[in-house]
Amino acid sequence: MFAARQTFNLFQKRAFSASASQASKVTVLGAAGGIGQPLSLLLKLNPRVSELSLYDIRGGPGVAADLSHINANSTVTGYEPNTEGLHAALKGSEIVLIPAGVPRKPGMTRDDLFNTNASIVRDLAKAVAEASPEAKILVISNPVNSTVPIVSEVFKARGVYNPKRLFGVTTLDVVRASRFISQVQGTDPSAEKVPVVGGHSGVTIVPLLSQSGHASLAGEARDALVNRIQFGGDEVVKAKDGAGSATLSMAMAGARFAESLLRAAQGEKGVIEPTFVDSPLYKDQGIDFFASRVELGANGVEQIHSVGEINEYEQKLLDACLVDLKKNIQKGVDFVKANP
Ligand SMILES: NC(=O)C1=CN([C@@H]2O[C@H](COP(=O)(O)OP(=O)(O)OC[C@H]3O[C@@H](n4cnc5c(N)ncnc54)[C@H](O)[C@@H]3O)[C@@H](O)[C@H]2O)C=CC1
Ligand SMILES: O=C([O-])CC(=O)C(=O)O
Repeated sequence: MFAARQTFNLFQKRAFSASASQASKVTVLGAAGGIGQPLSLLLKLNPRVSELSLYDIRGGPGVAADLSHINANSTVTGYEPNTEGLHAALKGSEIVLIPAGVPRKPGMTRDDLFNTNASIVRDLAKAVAEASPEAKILVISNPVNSTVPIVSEVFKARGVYNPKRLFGVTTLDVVRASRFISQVQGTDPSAEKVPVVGGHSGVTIVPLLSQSGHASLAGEARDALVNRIQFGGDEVVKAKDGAGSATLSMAMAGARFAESLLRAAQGEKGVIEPTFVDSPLYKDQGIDFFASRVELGANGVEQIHSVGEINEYEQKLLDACLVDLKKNIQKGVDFVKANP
């Protein structure tokens, strides 16, 4: 009962009048993959989406045909895996979600995916810059700390970069944080709010337990929880044993983020999500992207919240985060410079 209620909370405030008058084309690049399929399913179930556009280098039309039988009003189109198909999929999109690329296998870090995924994301970003430069882009493909700067460099090179419309999806980190803390404290996970800042890999993931309802958590229990939040992705990679990484929980997290953007675009105020964006917070230290709580508006980023008050323990986590994050971001920027 409880789980079912939580799932439908994804699309809680249905704002039928607003969504009925507002057409929202949402495109998924990598739609036939482990994340792409359940993500597309959740988007098909979202009444705010009027047109669902699916692209993959294999299998897009099949997934679209399947989803198109669901009795929801939106149209679903799968596009052929070629340049024309990609551009047609993108044209007129309000939101483009990118879960295209390879996932980890046991023993790999997210950074180990860079060599394969950097060029996939670069090429898709080029197509978005040409076919739908106004779209809000949600980058899921790992390593997010580097793939988001790749998209920004591609857009800058074409003179179409708008930092308000580029998002690295870090929602899964706060989804996990609220679930994991609820397991330790015996609470309702849907009521738990744990800010997670920084980036999306290992020590760049910085949970701020002092700002949760459990600030007094200390010692080994706190250390174990922080470690589990930072390395939650590894748990799934290990359990899947070579068959990939988180897909279903990621689909839920991606659908939640897209829903938040649509709510904000349709006039709702005070919509806040954690996300990895072009951020002023640590630019003085040469770090151009950072995940923190971001208020969303009609044009994308409305207001970037600072990390707020943190304790000494969290400051140490943040210091370690910034060292790695800087390198990860630079790697993405350098890649596009060397391989435009
Ligand atoms: N941001 C986050 O929190 C998370 C990110 N991820 C990342 O998401 C990515 C996808 O993961 P999965 O869906 O499990 O992988 P998958 O291998 O199951 O699916 C990837 C899909 O991308 C497609 N693809 C590859 N190149 C493409 C291109 N040029 N254009 C369009 N489609 C293309 C493939 O055909 C495949 O269907 C991985 O990089 C993974 O690390 C995974 C979980 C969480
Ligand atoms: O761990 C991975 O490789 C996939 C991912 O980003 C996550 O589950 O957070």
